[in-house]
Amino acid sequence: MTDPHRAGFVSFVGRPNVGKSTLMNALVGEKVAITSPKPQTTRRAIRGVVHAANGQLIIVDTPGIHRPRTLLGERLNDLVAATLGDVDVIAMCFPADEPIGPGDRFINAQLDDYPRAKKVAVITKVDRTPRDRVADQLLAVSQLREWESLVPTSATDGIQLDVLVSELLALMPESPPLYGEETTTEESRTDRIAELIREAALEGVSDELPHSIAVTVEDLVEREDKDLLEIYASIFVERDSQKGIIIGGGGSRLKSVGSRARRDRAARRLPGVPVAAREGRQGVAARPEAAGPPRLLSGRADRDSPLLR
Ligand SMILES: Nc1nc2c(ncn2[C@@H]2O[C@H](COP(=O)(O)OP(=O)(O)OP(=O)(O)O)[C@@H](O)[C@H]2O)c(=O)[nH]1
Repeated sequence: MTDPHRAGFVSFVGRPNVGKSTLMNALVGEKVAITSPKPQTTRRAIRGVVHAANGQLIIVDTPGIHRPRTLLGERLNDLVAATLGDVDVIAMCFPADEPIGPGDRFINAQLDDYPRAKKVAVITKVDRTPRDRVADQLLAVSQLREWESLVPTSATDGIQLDVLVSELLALMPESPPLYGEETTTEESRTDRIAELIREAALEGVSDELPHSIAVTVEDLVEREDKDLLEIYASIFVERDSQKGIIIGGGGSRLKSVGSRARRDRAARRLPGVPVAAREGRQGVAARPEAAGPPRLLSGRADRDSPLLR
């Protein structure tokens, strides 16, 4: 039996200069799906997506946890709290070559406020640290809490990054891919639109369908006769029983998903002409050539999936 596909959200935390950005960039590598931060209501800024054979890691940026000294600091901490409250895994970074200090202890203590997220420790910069010091650091970090996993890495030398990815993936929920593998930075408009539709579809049902839905934008058609962008998208759910939740009685929820996504798109001034999703019979999931109701499908939504054709 093959391993189930997993996908979920991870945030890297740690005091300044511990190597978070370097690590995130190394993990995302050339497979950057989204480079620009996306304004989002629940997921905050997405740094990038790591595509692996059996899963996807969506790396979410946080502005950094710190002791608030100013109102701005408090606001930033609120933002951090909203983000960390929503991720599947929090990966805390510790440099191999510096002793654990009060800053690390403060952040580690804050992680208790996010019980939903699994906690992983990442030891960074092992390339420039003698082995015995790395071993001491592993011991010291392991005494801070019961980590789900503890991984020594070097982002600059590419040491154990594959191990980190597989450890993180193993902690993610089973889920179809949440972002299309074919997405590139140039297509970030499509990503953003898909994310808006996803948010709209999850509105009010997030407990029932936490990571179970994926949205792919199939086509964008700029209407010649009107100042309109028609969006054709498919919503994928994992189980048949979830279709009804998304569609709603008589298609009512699906219709409101379309309206909400349009409203949010206008509010966020996403690039492109003003949008109106053609509602087909039931809103967001119709394609130009599709006769009949929107395709609301079960199963994996990867590029090779016949579900996408
Ligand atoms: N030798 C070595 N240096 C590293 C590694 N990772 C990061 N660095 C260096 O450590 C410094 C800090 O790295 P950043 O990635 O900016 O750290 P950060 O945690 O994102 O810092 P803030 O943005 O201040 O929170 C930089 O000079 C990096 O080049 C590594 O694996 N090995």
